[in-house]
Amino acid sequence: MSATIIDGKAIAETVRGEAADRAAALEAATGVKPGLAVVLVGNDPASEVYVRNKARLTVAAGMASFEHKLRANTSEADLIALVERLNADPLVHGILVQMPLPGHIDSDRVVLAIDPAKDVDGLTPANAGRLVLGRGGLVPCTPQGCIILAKHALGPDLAGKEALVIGRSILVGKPVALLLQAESCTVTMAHSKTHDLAGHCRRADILVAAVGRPEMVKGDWIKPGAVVIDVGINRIAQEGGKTRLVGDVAYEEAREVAGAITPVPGGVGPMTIACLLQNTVTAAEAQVRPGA
Ligand SMILES: Nc1nc(=O)c2c([nH]1)NC[C@@H]1CN(c3ccc(C(=O)N[C@@H](CCC(=O)O)C(=O)O)cc3)C=[N+]21
Repeated sequence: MSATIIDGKAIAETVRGEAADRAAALEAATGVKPGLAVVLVGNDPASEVYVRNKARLTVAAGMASFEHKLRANTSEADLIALVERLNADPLVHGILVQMPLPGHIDSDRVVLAIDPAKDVDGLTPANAGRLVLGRGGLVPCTPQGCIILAKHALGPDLAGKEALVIGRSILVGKPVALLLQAESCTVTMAHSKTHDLAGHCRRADILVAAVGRPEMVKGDWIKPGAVVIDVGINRIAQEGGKTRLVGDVAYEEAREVAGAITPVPGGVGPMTIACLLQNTVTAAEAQVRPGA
């Protein structure tokens, strides 16, 4: 049996279309165009590509894009001052500070400076707390994308499924586990200290791999028919000096066993940006009509 390939690119296009429709409706009703500010510190080539893609797709969805590129040696105080200006800017409804930040900057302090109402990454303690409590708020983009992709494979009802999340990062592992729990899955979180990871994987109906280790999850770890959501985006060296993107799952092996699987690229990555645009509209709606 060969797995269904979950087409993240096509699904993301649909989600971006919904964001564009909502943005247009908000602008027609209130005159306010949702705006997203992306802040990049330093010149990591991969980050520059992501930031450029975000800006292009933001504009394509009828929203305003504000790019702030700061030198790698920017001080923490200057970065926080920029965040505070963006907090106060009425044209900006969403703020994303691209991670990771250079080592001399404390990313916790930077995230704390972001107005939770504009925190489209869902990283501030206020939004993370609301997610834990199940009280709405802005939800991190990649985890939202994972749930949408899982529902494409399994239908809208995930209740009772065994879900395994590998990785416990603040941006992906922890929030995706909470979202799966909210969908009434039985959730296990695995990480670098987990014993018998392969055994845990073999019980999972939904496997979310978010560790950042190229092709770590092997084909024979996967339960036949399982849905595999691969969050990893690892650039590995190839012969001839070229690089290639691979996920955290050994894709060619896994697709022989899984029921459905997300490819890398073209799986979770495009969904992250689509959900970022959705969050920006959600944030703009709430800022324009507080309490609505
Ligand atoms: N505050 C913050 N929020 C983030 O959401 C965030 C971040 N920092 N730092 C970096 C990671 C990475 N990230 C990606 C988004 C889209 C693709 C994406 O669209 N990937 C495409 C193309 C990949 C390629 O060709 O390079 C794909 O997978 O098909 C990838 C990676 C968001 N991140």
